[in-house]
Amino acid sequence: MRTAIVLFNLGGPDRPEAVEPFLRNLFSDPAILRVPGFLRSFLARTIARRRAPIARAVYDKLGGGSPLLPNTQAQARALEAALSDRGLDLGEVRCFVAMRYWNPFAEETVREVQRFAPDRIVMLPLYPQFSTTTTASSFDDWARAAAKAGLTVPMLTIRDYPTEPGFIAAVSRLTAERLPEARAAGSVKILFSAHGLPKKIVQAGDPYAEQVGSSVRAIAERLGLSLDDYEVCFQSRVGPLEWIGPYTDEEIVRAAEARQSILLVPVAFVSEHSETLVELDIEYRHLAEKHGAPGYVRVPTVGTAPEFIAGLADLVRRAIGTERPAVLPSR
Ligand SMILES: C=CC1=C(C)c2cc3[nH]c(cc4nc(cc5[nH]c(cc1n2)c(C)c5CCC(=O)O)C(CCC(=O)O)=C4C)c(C)c3C=C
Ligand SMILES: [Fe+2]
Ligand SMILES: [Fe+2]
Repeated sequence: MRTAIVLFNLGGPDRPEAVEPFLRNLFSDPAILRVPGFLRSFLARTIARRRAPIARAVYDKLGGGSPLLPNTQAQARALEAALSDRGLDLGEVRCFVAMRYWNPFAEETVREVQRFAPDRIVMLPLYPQFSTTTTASSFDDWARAAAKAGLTVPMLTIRDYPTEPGFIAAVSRLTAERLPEARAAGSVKILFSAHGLPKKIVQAGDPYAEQVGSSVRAIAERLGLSLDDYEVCFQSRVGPLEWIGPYTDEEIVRAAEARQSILLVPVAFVSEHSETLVELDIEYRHLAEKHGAPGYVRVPTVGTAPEFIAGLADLVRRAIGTERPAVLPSR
């Protein structure tokens, strides 16, 4: 039995010249830019051209490109190791990566998966919280590429896992580890920050914001936090639409002006990239300092944290129905 696990993520430009075409791909996605097709391709070009210099300046701070792919590949290798470690008879397991807006695109990964010739495929989004703009868009993209290439192997999907115990344990531990450093600077406000979404996408029924709330409640419960210890907020808004709030930058200013030390916890990103390494670590730190925050500590994303990877392995085993009961039956 051979199992292919496909890890889905957004993708990021790998060099400065890739920034504009990457943005064009992103804004050409009907899940992102919800306007009729003929308008979308025109708008995508225009918005991408306009945003490219801003985005290039961001990626310049990371050496010209996004570290998202190498970080996702590290998660793929860690998950392969975790699944082969368990002594379970899963047969041969291999993890692949498919990105939505930059290399490796679904089309290329479908060909790689075909060469592996699996008996089944497990689709695993690296988005704990489901959104039509991320998970659904990636699944649709994969289905299109698979149909085009004639890949007909059974596909099992993991749709979301906002309160998966390994994910929650990993974020909670990383948060607890950084808490003393934030506390040393004063009384602490914990800001759980997720990538935002335009309000109208949430109003159309996207469950992402609600699932972000579930993740945060599970982490807060595990850490024994009370309601005034923390806030859920949303970062990275782009474009002229109204996005869901509260906005992370406004919450940072509020806490800073109240002279609270800020502990910033990413809850929707599971690896490091421009939104954490530049937006959170450079731009928002600067904002916090400018408004007088006595401390600003950013919790790392879960990456290859063992609890998180073990949680992903559990999700995979459950999807293929080979999980062992936690307690063996007594007879
Ligand atoms: C939970 C994750 C994400 C959601 C939801 C999401 C929605 C969303 N994003 C944009 C526009 C942009 N996103 C950009 C970068 C980016 N977005 C995510 C994740 C989610 N996006 C990640 C992980 C990254 C980083 C990629 C990397 O650096 O490797 C960008 C490009 C950077 C920039 O110009 O700021 C844009 C643009 C929209 C419009 C949207 C929902 C409609
Ligand atoms: Fe985004
Ligand atoms: Fe951003």
